[in-house]
Amino acid sequence: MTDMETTLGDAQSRLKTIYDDLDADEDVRQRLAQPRLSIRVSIPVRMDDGSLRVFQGWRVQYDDTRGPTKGGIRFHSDVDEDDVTALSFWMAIKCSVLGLPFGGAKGGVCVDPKQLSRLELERLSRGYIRAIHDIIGPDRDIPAPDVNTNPTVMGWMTDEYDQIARRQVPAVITGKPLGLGGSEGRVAATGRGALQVLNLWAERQGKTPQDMTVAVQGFGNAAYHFARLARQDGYRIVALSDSKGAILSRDGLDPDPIHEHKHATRELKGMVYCESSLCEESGVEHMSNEDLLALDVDVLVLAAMENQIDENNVDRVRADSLLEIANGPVTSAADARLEERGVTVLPDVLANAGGVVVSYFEWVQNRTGDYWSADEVEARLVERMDREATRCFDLAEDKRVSLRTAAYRQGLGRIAEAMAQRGTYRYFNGDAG
Ligand SMILES: NC(=O)C1=CN([C@@H]2O[C@H](COP(=O)(O)OP(=O)(O)OC[C@H]3O[C@@H](n4cnc5c(N)ncnc54)[C@H](O)[C@@H]3O)[C@@H](O)[C@H]2O)C=CC1
Ligand SMILES: O=C(O)CCC(=O)C(=O)O
Repeated sequence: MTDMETTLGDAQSRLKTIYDDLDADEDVRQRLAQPRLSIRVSIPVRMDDGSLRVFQGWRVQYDDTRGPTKGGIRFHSDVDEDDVTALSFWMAIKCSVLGLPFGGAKGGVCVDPKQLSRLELERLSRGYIRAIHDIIGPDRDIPAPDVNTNPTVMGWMTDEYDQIARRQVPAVITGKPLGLGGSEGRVAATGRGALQVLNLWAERQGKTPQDMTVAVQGFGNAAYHFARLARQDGYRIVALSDSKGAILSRDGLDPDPIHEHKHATRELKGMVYCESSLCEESGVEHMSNEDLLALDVDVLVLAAMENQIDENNVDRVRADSLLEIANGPVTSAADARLEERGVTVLPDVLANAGGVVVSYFEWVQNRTGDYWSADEVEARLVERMDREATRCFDLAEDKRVSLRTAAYRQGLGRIAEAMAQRGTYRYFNGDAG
């Protein structure tokens, strides 16, 4: 496999011109070419029928120059070390773009959680923390939710860590249930942050939400809250999808009843065929996931998985702009093609950062013992997203570069500055690990 065929290689291929523009030191380029720490663990789980299954998992800490590493944990049957490494690299850039005092990390377990019972899932979640507990901690590496993990899973993981530590350590994991020290606003934060970036961008273009149509790929945590809040702000959500299919209504979809339906049946597809008045009244149609990506809309929101738009389907994209809620949904080759065609991409490392921003707020609240109201969290999130998105948008305009290049310059620039501030001899005797 060549470098460009790995997700990390593809992610890294965007960096060379940005390093050149930043006049980045060779030390920085070398240090950021690979993760500082990467571990693979095996997690034995006693299944309900008495058999034993051993799952593979990873935790990768990409870079910790700006602070303890931070990033979610993904449970997915396609996850591998390359994915987790690329995701940890994007976390390092993202935390820096948002000015958070964190480096980047990510975790993953190769499993289809839908095939496990609730107790099996709890045993797996606890087993993963037992396997990685000595490399995580509030000042070291702080996990959080990602695809197929949620506050319930974070609650089990926090409890397992506390039991090993023999004390309560709420700041070790964010995205916890409120009762265990979770923050108000974390569940909706990724969607809310993405909407804030879209609103700011639309305002700068002189556009109003009421005139804009939106198609959303994905209907998980991030996508649902984005779609719900965007509809409240006046955007018309014309299409939504999950891994099994997509639905379309030119008159606009209401994400709330659709979310309830998905919760009850585990898929969107049934919405098309169901007998309920909602389907008849709203004229919901079925379409393929590929066709959703080719809809002629103002904004195509990518909120599912990485590598969704590549060289094979990029020329089918007809949206005026793309909002990346997923991490890495557009490959570097497709990105270059979109730029050539003048399609604006609101990049992942800025657009999906609302989640980690509120995770940072949760960590601060856990460490100070001072808990904030939902309104206070929301106001701080909006203020942070506006401030850092405005910097990126201004930089893109000044330097006449894409928003992705501007965001990377902002993120990498801050990491490079912190590396220089740590001194030349940090690596003289090797990294202390
Ligand atoms: N949850 C969070 O706080 C954050 C999540 N993200 C990213 O957002 C994306 C979604 O994450 P979550 O909403 O948390 O996950 P989730 O597990 O709640 O939902 C994932 C959704 O994607 C759908 N999906 C998977 N493959 C698909 C396909 N090919 N076409 C259409 N839909 C597909 C699934 O059916 C599900 O609805 C991921 O890339 C994640 O890394 C980014 C920042 C923070
Ligand atoms: O909330 C966090 O710490 C990390 C969320 C995450 O995994 C992401 O932004 O991709």
